Amino acid sequence: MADDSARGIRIEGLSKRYGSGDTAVDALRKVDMTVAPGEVVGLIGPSGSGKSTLLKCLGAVIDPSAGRMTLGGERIYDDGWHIPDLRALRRDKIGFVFQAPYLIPFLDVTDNVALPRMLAGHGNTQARQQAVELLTALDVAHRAGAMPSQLSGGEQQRVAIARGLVNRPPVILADEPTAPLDSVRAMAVIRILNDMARQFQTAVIVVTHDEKIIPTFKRIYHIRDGVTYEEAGEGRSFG
Ligand SMILES: Nc1ncnc2c1ncn2[C@@H]1O[C@H](COP(=O)(O)OP(=O)(O)OP(=O)(O)O)[C@@H](O)[C@H]1O
Repeated sequence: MADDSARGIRIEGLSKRYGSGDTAVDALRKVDMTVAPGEVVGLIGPSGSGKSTLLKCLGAVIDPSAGRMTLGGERIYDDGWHIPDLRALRRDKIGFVFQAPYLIPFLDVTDNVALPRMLAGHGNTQARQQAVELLTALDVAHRAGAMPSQLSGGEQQRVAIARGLVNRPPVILADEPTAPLDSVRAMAVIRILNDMARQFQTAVIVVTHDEKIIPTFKRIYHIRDGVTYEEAGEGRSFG
């Protein structure tokens, strides 16, 4: 395996134009980006710079206009989608972690985490068992039988991370995952993402404005007007 980035995330020359003619917006302009398996990178940029557009393209939520994307060793886009089932791609290859945990209020913690596994065709007992293993790794197994409304904000976010990991995706896309948290909880979430990335060899992109966590990234991509450039970060806390 000479080229590790082929198994993580590789984006080459990715462009996205919204609309056409005079009102067209070039939200991404030939973006290049790589994230190795086990690596957590930050994606930082001002409002309107293209962060959400990049995550949505990677997450197969919107169609790019041109370029290439490889996720977990599979070329998924090459001036057009290369795979027939985008829903299966989202379910099996990508874990999403959002600012709001979006837990299902009428399912307990275990079932919230197990649900994506069940939807991927695994039996309920096995899915629940895997959910509990992840909840244990994330130090929230003692809340396995609780309902989401009974959890603290930090616990809810850890459950959401467990849910994002339950199908063992090669890629996690995290959009402002620490925004609602105080600094102790924010650092805990970032530590967990780093630990999980290492343990499961997941490639993680964290979009953030959160000054508290920016120093934790070893590599940071800045984005401005749809153009990215890379900076070596400090990686202080987790280096
Ligand atoms: N559906 C759309 N139609 C047209 N233009 C869009 C659409 N979505 C986003 N844009 C434009 O694309 C550019 C990038 O937007 P994007 O939402 O990716 O930025 P962002 O960095 O995520 O911003 P924020 O931090 O405010 O969420 C902006 O100029 C935005 O106005």
